Amino acid sequence: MDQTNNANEIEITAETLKSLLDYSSDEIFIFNNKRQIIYVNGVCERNYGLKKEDLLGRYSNDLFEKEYWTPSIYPEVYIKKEPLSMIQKTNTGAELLTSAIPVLNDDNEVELVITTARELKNYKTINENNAMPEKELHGMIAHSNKIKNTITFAQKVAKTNSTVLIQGESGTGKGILARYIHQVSNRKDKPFLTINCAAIPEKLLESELFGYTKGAFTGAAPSGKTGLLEAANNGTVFLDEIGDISLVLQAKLLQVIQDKEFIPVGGQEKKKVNIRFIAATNRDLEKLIENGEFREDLYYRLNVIDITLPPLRERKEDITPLIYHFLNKFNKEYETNKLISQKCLTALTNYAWPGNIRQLENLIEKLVIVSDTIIDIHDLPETFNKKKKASIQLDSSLTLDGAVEQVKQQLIRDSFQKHKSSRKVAEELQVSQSTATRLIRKYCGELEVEQ
Ligand SMILES: Nc1ncnc2c1ncn2[C@@H]1O[C@H](COP(=O)(O)OP(=O)(O)OP(=O)(O)O)[C@@H](O)[C@H]1O
Repeated sequence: MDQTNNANEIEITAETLKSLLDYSSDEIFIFNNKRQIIYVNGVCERNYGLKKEDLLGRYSNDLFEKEYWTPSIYPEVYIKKEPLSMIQKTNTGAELLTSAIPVLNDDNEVELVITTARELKNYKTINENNAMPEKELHGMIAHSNKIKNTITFAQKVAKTNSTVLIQGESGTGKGILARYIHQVSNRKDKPFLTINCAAIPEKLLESELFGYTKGAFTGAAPSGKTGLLEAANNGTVFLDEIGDISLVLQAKLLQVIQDKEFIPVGGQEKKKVNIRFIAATNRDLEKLIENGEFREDLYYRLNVIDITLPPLRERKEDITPLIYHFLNKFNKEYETNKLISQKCLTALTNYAWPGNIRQLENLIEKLVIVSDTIIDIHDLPETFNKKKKASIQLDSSLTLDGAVEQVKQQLIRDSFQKHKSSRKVAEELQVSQSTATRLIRKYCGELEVEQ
């Protein structure tokens, strides 16, 4: 320090400076070029309920995905390389005005990001805000109310021994929820075993489940084999794809669930077990019952507690946190540092995700591998950029006039079925309302026209 300066100025060491910063009422974070926290002052405890040591070294994506703050200022600041400000909410309910300033190196790359955040409103307690503490979620992302309610319900159910049936489309998280129920149950220190009923042939499934005695069948291990049910004693057995097991096995399974006992293949003696069963399926069990493919009594045994996981398109609030969750996961796995653009996030949020979270996970993995530093809209498969167009099947024997008539009819019927209003049909198909009304009368005679 220049000795000729003001005589009252004292020399401040880095340590003193750090402790002085803890007196600040504003929160201060410093992130490195990998978006990892390298400095934070003591205000973090007030805003997030986390100590400095809980935050140092963590990635901004990781914290955003765990809902410590929403939305996140960081992706944009690293991409745009210019100062930004926004209002963020924290997990404790604090509302912050956050400003982030990037510090660039000689190659114009972001070296550090310094953020300061000032509280706008008083914060509430975690419970009041209905935020779920990270530790309780066991890696499950739960942002939408639909999934938060499901998890709260699962937590209550976990404390009982009741059989649970989890239904939902493929990839909605039935497997991860089953494991979660086990992890928050009193059986958490005992085994959790999964049996994929669709993947194992019937004969094998029986011996896998119940085990067999020595010499039970040709090719069997000479000393016999302990079955999964016995191995899972006092724990949880997850019967995945339960809709795919044969009627014969359904009868045997029903007995185990009812009586908590079974006889190994080739054996005489009953074995007692204490098991919690969780079953899952993406098939419509009631339809299978109607078709005689699933036993009604087993259905009621399994369905003591019924949880239905909604498809991802019905809980769009989960899409962005899940994207960051997977981005984080695959960036670590492939030792990359990929970012995602806002446009890309919007396109992914608007997509219908027929394969749900599994499809999203697979796509993010692929994008992390193949895209440049910033994952952008042009990296997405074509389906994400195109609006879905209805395809019309034409009868090949039609004349030109006949084909035109058929296309007209189909367009009018589809539009009217969707909107139920001649005004909206007119808007969508760019015709006058009177033309729309006339065509609806002509082609949708059985349906009532709303003006
Ligand atoms: N809420 C969530 N948070 C984080 N990851 C999730 C969540 N839900 C699902 N996943 C992940 O998505 C993938 C698919 O989930 P899971 O296998 O549990 O689905 P599923 O419904 O059992 O699928 P299927 O019917 O095809 O067996 C898994 O990798 C899982 O970890």
